[in-house]
Amino acid sequence: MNAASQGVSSEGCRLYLITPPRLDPATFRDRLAEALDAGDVACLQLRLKDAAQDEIKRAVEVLMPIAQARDVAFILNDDAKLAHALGCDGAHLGQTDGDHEGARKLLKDRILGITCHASRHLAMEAGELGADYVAFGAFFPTDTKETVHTAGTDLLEWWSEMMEIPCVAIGGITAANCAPLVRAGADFLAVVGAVWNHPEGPAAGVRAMNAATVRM
Ligand SMILES: Cc1ncc(COP(=O)(O)OP(=O)(O)O)c(N)n1
Ligand SMILES: Cc1ncsc1CCOP(=O)(O)O
Ligand SMILES: [Mg+2]
Repeated sequence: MNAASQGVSSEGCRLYLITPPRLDPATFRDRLAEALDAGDVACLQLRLKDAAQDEIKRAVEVLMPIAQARDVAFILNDDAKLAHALGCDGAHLGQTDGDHEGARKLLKDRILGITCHASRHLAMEAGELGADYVAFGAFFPTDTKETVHTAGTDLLEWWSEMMEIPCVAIGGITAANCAPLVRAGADFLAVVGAVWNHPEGPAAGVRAMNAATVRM
């Protein structure tokens, strides 16, 4: 699997969709298909916080085929070994989500993304160990996750001017506030609420994000 062919390339600014933190795969599958059919989505990250491994496995079984059938890379949050074992397209790891170097070796040519908060140093470390993308945030207030680090557009500008490795912006991003991030060079905008909590439903959320991420 080639990361670029699976949506991790630095052409334009694309949507990186993250699941809600809790879901029932049997009912969520239709909402997911509706969202993915509404427009361009580069990646889907399964992010089930506090779920047992059996629940995560079941969600991967049900949801991964829906993403992969649409050429949307399926990325598992937090657990590189499980991502590898279940045949996911990649894993996203935070700074405390295990051994990044071991994950890079294990995942070989699959996607490895690493959270770098608002740190140039962490991002350079992630780049050196071979991450396929670095993630910066939070850019805006969010109810989805407690905010410990706050990032600004200067970081995106610096990274995108200096480095080839794609960068992902995350945290409170919506169609209404994302223009400065797109202008600053974000390769991907990662969102939860902007799609799943969109007042007109997830398909409208994807369409709104797609319309807002066209680089001017
Ligand atoms: C694309 C993307 N960026 C950042 C995160 C956050 O990862 P982490 O810091 O490990 O926090 P949790 O998501 O695990 O709560 C992410 N998941 N995806
Ligand atoms: C997982 C994560 N990491 C930093 S902010 C965040 C939550 C993103 O969700 P939303 O798009 O709803 O703010
Ligand atoms: Mg994590």
